[in-house]
Amino acid sequence: MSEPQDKNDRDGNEKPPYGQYQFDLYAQAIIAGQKPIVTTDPNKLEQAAREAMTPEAFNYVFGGAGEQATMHANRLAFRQWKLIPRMLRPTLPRDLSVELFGKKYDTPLLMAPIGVQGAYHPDGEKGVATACASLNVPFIYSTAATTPLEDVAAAADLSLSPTSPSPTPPSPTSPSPPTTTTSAPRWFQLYWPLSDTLTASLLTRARAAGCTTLVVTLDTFTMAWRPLDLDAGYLPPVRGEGNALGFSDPVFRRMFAAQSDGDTVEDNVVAASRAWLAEAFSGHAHRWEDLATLRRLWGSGPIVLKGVLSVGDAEMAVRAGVDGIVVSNHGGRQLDGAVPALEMLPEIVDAVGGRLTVLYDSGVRTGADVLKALALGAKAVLVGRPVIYGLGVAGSEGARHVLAGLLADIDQSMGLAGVQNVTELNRSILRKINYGGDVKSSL
Ligand SMILES: Cc1cc2nc3c(=O)[nH]c(=O)nc-3n(C[C@H](O)[C@H](O)[C@H](O)COP(=O)(O)O)c2cc1C
Ligand SMILES: O=C(O)C(=O)c1ccccc1
Repeated sequence: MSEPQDKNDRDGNEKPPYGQYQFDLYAQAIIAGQKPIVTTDPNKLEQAAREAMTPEAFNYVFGGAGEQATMHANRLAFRQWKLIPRMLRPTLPRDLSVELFGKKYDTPLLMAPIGVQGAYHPDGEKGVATACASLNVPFIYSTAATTPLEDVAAAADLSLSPTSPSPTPPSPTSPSPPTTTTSAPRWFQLYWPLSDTLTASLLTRARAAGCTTLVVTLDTFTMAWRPLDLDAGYLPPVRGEGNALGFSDPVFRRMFAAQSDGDTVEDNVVAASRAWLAEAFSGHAHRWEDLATLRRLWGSGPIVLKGVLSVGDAEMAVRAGVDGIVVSNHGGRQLDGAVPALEMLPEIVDAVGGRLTVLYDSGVRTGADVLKALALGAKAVLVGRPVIYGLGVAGSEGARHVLAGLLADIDQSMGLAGVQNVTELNRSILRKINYGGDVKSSL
């Protein structure tokens, strides 16, 4: 017999019943005979997406760099850590909330910035952002999106609006119905252009669209050697896919017109794509001292550096005065042979965790994975591919199902581990065991 779940958290706020989702799925099966819209098995999700998506799109999402050694190592690194559950302790009401940069979030989960979402399903970024909004999970908008930022933000906010949009345009004499005041949580991920003027324009738009935190991705100033995409001849931004932010940007449009005899972006998408790639993926890394420019352009809001894998760079991040880092190897899509991100997490947390906020991504697939990363000191965790697989299989609803399932799994796993609040997760619940072998044999 379980104790009744308190509807409110410690601060008296109504708490979303994340763990309820699994019982909803059982109830749906009994009452309506309905199976989940997308598999709940993380190991079957990939196959379901493979069957639903075009081969090019699936391989683009699924693939890693090189021989995918780092991508697989990310999973092995999670398998090496095991949880030590505690019994007969209070675990309800569960509180998944975390505080990041002075702001409270309902859960420790964020949607990783993923480019080109319109290539995986027509619901694209609007579909994923709406799914995130319904669960109060921050959506991190990628610089490589297929939909302009302002449209994604409006769709997410509208989905939260208590009043549905009026089917007829408001008459000029009657006041228009109140527009929504609710804003879905969102962050902005920057692929950092060479031009400061262009960067300033993107950041101004991000702030105006309600993005509270700037995530600067450091590990992808050029694309890695990715055999699956090379063999298929498929790199979306080269074909004009995933350039919507740049193509809708007034500064980029002026720059392009000036260098192409007045052509607009629409007149010559191939040349415009080349010009955009030359700005955002030029092959030239910026330098640590350039972060002062970003600070000036972004203002006082939080700045997070994504793609940090060493204690040395984490120390540099502290010195540069940024607010956070994401320990990440880009899901094994950039430097193949790079260390699994989880392997580096504890020592990075030990070195800088008291001075900036350490977040984590790469290889997170289950609730247990999230617990492990949090116990190793991450304050929150980004998830990437699984949500995109959900999107590919069943659009926005599929993405929502994957996120809701992961949140339920986090919630239930915390309870089973004997933990009530995220703040209780620490290394005392972990044991590192090296079984050797590959991902499949160490299942
Ligand atoms: C298809 C795809 C596109 C991505 N696009 C971006 C991007 O535009 N910006 C970015 O910072 N990271 C991007 N990433 C990396 C993710 O933000 C994240 O680091 C990674 O997916 C985490 O690993 P996981 O997929 O194993 O969860 C992309 C990843 C994938 C799979
Ligand atoms: O594929 C990626 O990992 C990525 O970050 C990206 C970069 C540019 C366009 C689309 C995705």
